[in-house]
Amino acid sequence: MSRAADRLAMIFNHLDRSTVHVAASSTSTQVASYDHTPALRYTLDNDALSPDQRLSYEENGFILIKNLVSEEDIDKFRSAFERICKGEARFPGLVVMRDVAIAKSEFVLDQQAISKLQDFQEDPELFRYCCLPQILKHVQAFTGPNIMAMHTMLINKPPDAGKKTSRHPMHQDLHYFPFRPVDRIVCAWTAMERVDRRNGCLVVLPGTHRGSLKEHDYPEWEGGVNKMYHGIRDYNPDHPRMHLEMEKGDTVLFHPLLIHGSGMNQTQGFRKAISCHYANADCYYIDVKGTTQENIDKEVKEITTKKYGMDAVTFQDTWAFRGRLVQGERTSL
Ligand SMILES: CCCCCCCCCC(=O)SCCNC(=O)CCNC(=O)[C@H](O)C(C)(C)COP(=O)(O)OP(=O)(O)OC[C@H]1O[C@@H](n2cnc3c(N)ncnc32)[C@H](O)[C@@H]1OP(=O)(O)O
Ligand SMILES: Nc1ncnc2c1ncn2[C@@H]1O[C@H](COP(=O)(O)OP(=O)(O)OP(=O)(O)O)[C@@H](O)[C@H]1O
Ligand SMILES: O=C(O)CCC(=O)C(=O)O
Ligand SMILES: [Fe+2]
Ligand SMILES: [Mg+2]
Repeated sequence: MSRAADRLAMIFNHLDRSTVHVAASSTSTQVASYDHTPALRYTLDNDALSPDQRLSYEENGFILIKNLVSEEDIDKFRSAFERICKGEARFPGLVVMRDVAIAKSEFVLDQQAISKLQDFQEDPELFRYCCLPQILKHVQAFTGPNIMAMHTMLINKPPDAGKKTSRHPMHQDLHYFPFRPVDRIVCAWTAMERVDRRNGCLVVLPGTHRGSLKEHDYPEWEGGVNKMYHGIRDYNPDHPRMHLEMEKGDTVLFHPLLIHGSGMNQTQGFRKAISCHYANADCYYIDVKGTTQENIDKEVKEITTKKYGMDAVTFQDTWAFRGRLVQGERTSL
């Protein structure tokens, strides 16, 4: 048995104290060692992950799974994205975003300037990503069996236009989510091609999922910041960082409190990734009044009012609109 499996067995024993005491009462050292073992909090006991994967997520707040999505599927998602870029396909709710350096420039935009699609839940081809059985199998370890796809993105990080606006500031995705409990939410992010430091891979601060939700705001970047790209006001710059270099099809699953961002794209290619945030359908909406999320609540409401003329729509409503059931039963969200 691996070291991880041993520790996991110990944790289960620890959780079931009545059994542990009968078995371990003869040796006080054993009992003492159980008391130093943390309980599993971030993953569910449903065999969706290996013991090593569970422990790794508990400790670091993410796991990387090699080669989870096939080349064939990724090529199909890329074609679906190209159809949208060329204006050959449009879907209700889809937000097509351009990098701020391009959107604010005087030059005529071409289709390639698209930096991000958000909310592709009505595109049957792109949404197939959210329903891939091998992804849902892993997602269940965090959400349980009733699964909602809450937020979908295809990120097409453009070559940096020279102003460093292609960076994504360090943040926690939970800042955008008015639902809880936090540990029943997870993001799946799949590289659509090789991603590394040159084209702006994900950068994570391992273990930060064990902290709290921090205050977020626009970073003070000289070259400008993309709409809604809030960053953490103060984070410890000395915290160890990890650059997640990934191959096409590799997928990272990460906790919504994990501090992460992505660097500048210093290549001439558009760096592509596709992602979905999942939540347990039994999660509930919270009121963010008086919390650090008040600023994003206000900004989202301003956009829905301006873009769709719907000023009665709440931040929570916008999430209920885009959420889609992908497994089990739609209960609360
Ligand atoms: C609910 C939030 C999402 C949840 C995210 C979960 C965690 C993920 C973390 C993130 O990814 S945070 C980023 C989330 N991004 C968004 O939710 C998308 C926000 N973007 C939009 O809603 C639209 O792209 C935007 C309103 C900014 C532009 O809409 P249009 O496509 O109608 O653009 P248009 O060309 O008409 O330009 C309207 C104005 O927006 C400006 N603009 C366009 N792209 C921009 C940009 N990228 N950054 C800043 N401003 C931008 C543009 O210059 C112009 O400014 P002016 O009014 O001053 O002329
Ligand atoms: N000056 C800065 N202020 C705030 N955040 C920053 C700054 N520079 C980089 N970041 C953020 O740090 C993360 C990592 O960026 P990036 O990979 O470019 O770091 P780097 O230290 O420049 O490494 P590299 O040498 O690989 O470019 C990204 O989320 C990026 O937005
Ligand atoms: O650069 C990326 O692909 C990650 C962006 C990100 O973290 C996000 O949109 O929440
Ligand atoms: Fe993020
Ligand atoms: Mg850099």
